[in-house]
Amino acid sequence: MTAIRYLTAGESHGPALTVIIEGIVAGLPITTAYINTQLARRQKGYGRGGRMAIEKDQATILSGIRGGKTLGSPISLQIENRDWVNWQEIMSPHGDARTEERQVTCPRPGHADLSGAIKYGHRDMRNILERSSARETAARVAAGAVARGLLEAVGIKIYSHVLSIGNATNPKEAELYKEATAGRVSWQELQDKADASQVHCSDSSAEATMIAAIDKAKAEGDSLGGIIEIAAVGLPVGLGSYSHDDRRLDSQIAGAMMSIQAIKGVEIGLGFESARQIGSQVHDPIYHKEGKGYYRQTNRAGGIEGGMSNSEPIIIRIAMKPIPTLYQPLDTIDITNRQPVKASVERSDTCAVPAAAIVAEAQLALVLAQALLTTTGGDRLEQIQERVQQMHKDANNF
Ligand SMILES: Cc1cc2nc3c(=O)[nH]c(=O)nc-3n(C[C@H](O)[C@H](O)[C@H](O)COP(=O)(O)O)c2cc1C
Ligand SMILES: C=C(O[C@@H]1CC(C(=O)O)=C[C@@H](OP(=O)(O)O)[C@H]1O)C(=O)O
Repeated sequence: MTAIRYLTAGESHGPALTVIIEGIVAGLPITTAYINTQLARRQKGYGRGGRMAIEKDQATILSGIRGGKTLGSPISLQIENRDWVNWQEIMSPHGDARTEERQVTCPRPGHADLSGAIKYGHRDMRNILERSSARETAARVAAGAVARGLLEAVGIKIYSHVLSIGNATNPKEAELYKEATAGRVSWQELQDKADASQVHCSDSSAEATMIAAIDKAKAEGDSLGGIIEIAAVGLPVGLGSYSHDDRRLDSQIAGAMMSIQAIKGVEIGLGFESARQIGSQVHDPIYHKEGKGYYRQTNRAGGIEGGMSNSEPIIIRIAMKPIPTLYQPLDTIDITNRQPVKASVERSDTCAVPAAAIVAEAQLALVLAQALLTTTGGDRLEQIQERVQQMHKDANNF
């Protein structure tokens, strides 16, 4: 049994998204305003399509929280799909659904349409896209907000920023999180800049080129992906373990990141670059100072050694492929007659990299909260806080 379980449900154009989170300790302050702040961050970003103008994601708390604090019982949250009113006859769960309308029969290369249709035996691929759509990530961000609240209560914070969109790259790409790790730049300052940016980029000089790249792709009926960097700061030594494959923190993080729609690559620390370097350029020498305890002057490992947090910031990079729905569609086959056609065009984003950054923050929060509760045990927030303080003390005094 894992410490925390969560389960999301809901179609993109159904009435609502739902998530149940089970295993969160009692006494954690959580408000709808806190969850809604995260939901609103996920809705932002230059390059999104018409849907974001319709939705205004807000969580309704249905259980597990009373008087602004968790009870220790399962937390259920619901997010209404405002677009439902435009789809209710077509998406109705009842026998009167107008299923013959808005059918999708020309699968989009790069989306789940064709393999999902063959797998589940649906001739109308709407039945696939409704759940394969990244609309579902709103529910994950709501669950992630609860996990994030728990982490913040023990001094762990999560940040993210966009490094590139297509070929448009933040020129300070390699530096910003290194500077923050070294204490020369404030993490919060970087996050505030990213949150204020239309492309979630913490260096304003890169914003215009990223926006221009999105405009160009849009004008050409094309789409773009990009690279995102995510960090977690304030961890004690020893979340995760080397002792078994499924306890490794890096494997849990990689799995969680790859579970996000359209994410195709994950790096931790130096990542792929470490394979090109010699050992002495890759591993972080260990030092010790009274009061500070053990520390490193570099963080090429990205905060994880042997599947465990080593107390340095956890640094992750993820690669998102371009959006599969193209307004200049690619070749495909109409499954009704197997004739070559152009792929279906559903209303679509041109680029959703800034939104995916917020989803990645939420996934990291869920993994870290899971690892935290697995290590500390406990039923009440104070127990977790005491245990984490003790972990910090133990590491300092070791
Ligand atoms: C936040 C977000 C928004 C997305 N918006 C769209 C979209 O508007 N149109 C689209 O075709 N794909 C969109 N995608 C990507 C698809 O969901 C994704 O490519 C699809 O699930 C297949 O990817 P996979 O092969 O990684 O599963 C979005 C992904 C994310 C994370
Ligand atoms: C709805 C969201 O993203 C959707 C993800 C998505 C896809 O195929 O993944 C397709 C689009 O759906 P629609 O056709 O309804 O516009 C996006 O808008 C959201 O992020 O909340």
